[in-house]
Amino acid sequence: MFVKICGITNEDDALLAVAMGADAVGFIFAPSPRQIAPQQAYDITRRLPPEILTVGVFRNELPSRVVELGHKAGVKAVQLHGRETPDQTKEVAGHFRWVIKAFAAGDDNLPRADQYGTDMILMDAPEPGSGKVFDWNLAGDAPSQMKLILAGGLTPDNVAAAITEVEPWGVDVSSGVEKAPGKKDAIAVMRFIENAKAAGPEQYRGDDEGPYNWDFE
Ligand SMILES: O=C(O)c1ccccc1NCC(=O)[C@H](O)[C@H](O)COP(=O)(O)O
Repeated sequence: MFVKICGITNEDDALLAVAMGADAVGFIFAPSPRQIAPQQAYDITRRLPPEILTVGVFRNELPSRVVELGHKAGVKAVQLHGRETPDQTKEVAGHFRWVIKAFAAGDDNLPRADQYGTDMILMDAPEPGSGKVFDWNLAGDAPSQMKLILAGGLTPDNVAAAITEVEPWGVDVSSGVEKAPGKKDAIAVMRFIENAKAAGPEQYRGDDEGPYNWDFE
């Protein structure tokens, strides 16, 4: 089970997530209480081990800006969390090996998520970072061959149930492991990762390729 800890704003929290077994950490460059500047993110990404997938999160940003800021931050992947079109997403995917296209629950475009040129998609509540859970049945609209990352109101206490019900490839959390916006709670991060890894298979579900070395792919 792939686990991404999102909304990282400082090095201590990044190192904490890595030490607890996270596969990925996310940096939010969109307006948010968890927003971080690309240069600040670079100071963190350059100190993380190569096997960690570092993800820059953008929302309705021009592809050229996503590429520029993502490279400045030194992230290996970008997450497009707004109304980016298939063409815009494909343009970004020409510059990053890993691109995650996020869809809000109930988005009419979700059944066509395989037309965006990415292999990972993320399903979230309509308001990102809100800590709100959506109806997990809506995950059935996602194309089954894609790597689905489930987000939206996940916590250490509900992540195992979410994995059992939705059977995602990965899970993502931001506010559910915080003590305040932008500051992670060490115990919650530890419990979230432990519970997610215990609930999911050792290898990423439905995945013939994993585990990955994100540095070389
Ligand atoms: O988290 C934010 O504040 C945010 C703001 C703008 C765009 C994306 C944002 N978060 C992206 C994520 O991947 C979050 O982890 C995801 O929305 C889940 O958040 P939460 O429900 O708080 O776990």
